[in-house]
Amino acid sequence: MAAQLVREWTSIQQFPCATQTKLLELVGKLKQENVNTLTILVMGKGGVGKSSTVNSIIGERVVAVSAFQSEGQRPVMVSRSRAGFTLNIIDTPGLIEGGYVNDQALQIIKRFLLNKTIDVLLYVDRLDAYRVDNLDRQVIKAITDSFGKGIWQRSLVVLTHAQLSPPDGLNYDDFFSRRSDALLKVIRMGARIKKSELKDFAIPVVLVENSGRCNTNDSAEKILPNGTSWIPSLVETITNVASNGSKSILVDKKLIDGPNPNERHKLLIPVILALQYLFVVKPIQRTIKADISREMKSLWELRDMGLSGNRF
Ligand SMILES: Nc1nc2c(ncn2[C@@H]2O[C@H](COP(=O)(O)OP(=O)(O)OP(=O)(O)O)[C@@H](O)[C@H]2O)c(=O)[nH]1
Repeated sequence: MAAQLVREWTSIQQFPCATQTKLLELVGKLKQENVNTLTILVMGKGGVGKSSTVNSIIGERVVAVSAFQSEGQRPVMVSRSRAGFTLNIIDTPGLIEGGYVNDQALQIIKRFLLNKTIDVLLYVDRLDAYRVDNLDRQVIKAITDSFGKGIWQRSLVVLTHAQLSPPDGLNYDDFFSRRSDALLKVIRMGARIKKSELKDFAIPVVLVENSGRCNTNDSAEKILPNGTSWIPSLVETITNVASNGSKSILVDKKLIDGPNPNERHKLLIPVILALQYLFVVKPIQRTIKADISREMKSLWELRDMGLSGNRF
């Protein structure tokens, strides 16, 4: 594999001082926990703001952004280092084409990720979408089938276009919680997360406004409608997910070529059935056969065999 070009993260200086300070604090916290590299995978449907979010985090236009859904795009990894810490962000093409999950795009993404370890998944969608549908579920299922259900323990949902005015005079917070609840529900369905597992799969939802017209505070930081400066808030949530104790996902050959990681245990089913046949079904059959042959013997035969007890 060709060595990845890691550049110094100089564009961090493009952020206002307050944002820079918070980002460097977060990097310092990770390093204290012995996390010196963080690899973030960015996935979602087309045109939802994946590339724009990558550019916002890095602080420069490192990947192309298009108002129209781009075709035939390949994954791109951007690496930046700062004070002995390396941040890798992998931008991926949209997963939907012609109303279906684009399996070919998914295969290309998987091969690109070979031998890489995913520390955090950013699942990106738009805040200003008004419903979820089967397509969302298909995308979630495709991600789960590719990397295993465990990837959702390392994920956060990122909702772009956060500077929206909710329709019909709806309150912003109500609109946000409805949208995030609907998406989280679809993720739980697509990833087959059971009710009993909800505690282990607490997926945070973070708001993002990538537009150049994003409001700013007195320190020139980009803010959400509630005044939160969103870049440090997004990076803080990423670091929380990275340190939540669950396992990062190593994309090895087995994961790429092997069976669906969620169905790996299903391979044991024939073995379990064979063992059941040998150690449960067979002995029962033997007992039944012995019983039958005993019943078919006449009483005098049983008496001669000493099996009739004292009753005869
Ligand atoms: N207003 C606003 N526009 C955004 C935001 N994020 C992205 N956009 C715009 O949405 C369009 C698509 O953005 P991209 O970042 O290219 O989306 P993508 O998900 O990477 O798209 P594909 O690579 O085609 O899958 C562009 O015109 C962006 O300028 C946001 O938070 N607010």
